[in-house]
Amino acid sequence: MIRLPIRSLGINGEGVGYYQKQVVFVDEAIPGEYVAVRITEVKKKFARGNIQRILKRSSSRVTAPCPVYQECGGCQLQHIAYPMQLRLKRELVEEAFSRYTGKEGLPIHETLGMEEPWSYRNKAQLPVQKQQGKVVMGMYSPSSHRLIDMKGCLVQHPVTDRILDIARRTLADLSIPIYDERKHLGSIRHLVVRYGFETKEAQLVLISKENPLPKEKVLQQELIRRIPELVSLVVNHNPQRTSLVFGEKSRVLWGQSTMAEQLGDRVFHLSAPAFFQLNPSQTVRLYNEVMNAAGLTGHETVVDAYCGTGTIGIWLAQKAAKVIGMDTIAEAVVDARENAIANGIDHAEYHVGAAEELLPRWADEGFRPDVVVADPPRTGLGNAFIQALIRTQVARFVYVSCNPSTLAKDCATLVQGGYQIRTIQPVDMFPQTAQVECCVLLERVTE
Ligand SMILES: C[S@@+](CC[C@H](N)C(=O)[O-])C[C@H]1O[C@@H](n2cnc3c(N)ncnc32)[C@H](O)[C@@H]1O
Repeated sequence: MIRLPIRSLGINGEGVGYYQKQVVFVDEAIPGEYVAVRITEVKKKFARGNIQRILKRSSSRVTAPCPVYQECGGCQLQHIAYPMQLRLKRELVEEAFSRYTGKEGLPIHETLGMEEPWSYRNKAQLPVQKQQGKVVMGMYSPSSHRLIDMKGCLVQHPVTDRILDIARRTLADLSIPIYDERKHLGSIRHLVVRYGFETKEAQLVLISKENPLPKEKVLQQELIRRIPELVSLVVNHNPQRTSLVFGEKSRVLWGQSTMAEQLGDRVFHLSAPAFFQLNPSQTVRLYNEVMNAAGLTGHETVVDAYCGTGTIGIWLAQKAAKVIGMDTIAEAVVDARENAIANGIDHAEYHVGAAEELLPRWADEGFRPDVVVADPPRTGLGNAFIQALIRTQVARFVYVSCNPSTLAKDCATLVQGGYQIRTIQPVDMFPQTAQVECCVLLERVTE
């Protein structure tokens, strides 16, 4: 057993301490605490351990309210009071920027948090298994494929929880074959529910190895009868041995292909495979940050790269001369076009394709946008995209990211390419977890 002070938060929510200059990740330890630790794993560059005793306790330590907090792994910070979570998230961002840019004292604002940091998620995507004759649905326990049977989740909206539970019981009542990962047999693999907080509309996606589903008609009728909020019932066919949730093809079983959600006074129609932010009230705050950072006057051409269903571009469109979006998911691009029309916007266009291919190609053809906004997946921007920004000398670049490490790394490349980081605004889209979203404004330095 060793004793050590906890200096900071790790990217997975663990406490980080040092023992004889070696990094030690300690589960559920809080920065500022002094702990006795049992080492469970030693690697070349780091070690892991569990708290045996807390020798100096953080005043921000609280009892995690979720009964499966330790087993589930979905949340990592429920044992830390919310104001401290927000401070630690800002520190995570600061740490990433100082590591990659070598700069201290960057303009990183306080994390924008929620007043009520629970029940905020509008989408649940849960694997289903059969365990001892029971249909079980939940999260995988950390680093395993064992499901923790969940009866509800404190960060999910209660309607989402209820719909999932009804769907699970319906599968059990009708003895629909559940997918067995080891044997690659059975049908239903995942249940995905998305719920509109404002519209009260729900979409249920049954991810299935088999297509059509066993007892498809009766299953459809029962789900419609039991779930009043349902407007869209979709089957996604995923016949592969894969850890990817969605397969390539979706089919509407009943109702519409999309469900709607409203953010502020804009309405968005969402197809099953399309990305949409998980926390609607914080999304409005994030998009308002993007609007401020973009600094539009009504005359600019704006690129909304990695546009999903077109949300950010549509948010900005009222102050832009033109919006051009792109995304790799064809269904999302169709949604984006329809969403622009539904919101009375006729100066937006959307393209299917990879941002790191389209922007460089357009740049070579002479395209010069005034403002580029990018909201890529966790992996960050492709190098070709960054080089196209630098080459075209885009005056303002607004970078939205849910991964401080790739964000800071990409920003460091942009700084070397002639950009200056003006503001970094962390936004808490995922309370109780170690994730943090940021909106960063970079401006081209002109001599
Ligand atoms: C974090 S989401 C952001 C979506 C949207 N901006 C929003 O706020 O809802 C990232 C999006 O990037 C898309 N995507 C992934 N790789 C891409 C690529 N190489 N080029 C363009 N879009 C991509 C995904 O389909 C997804 O819609």
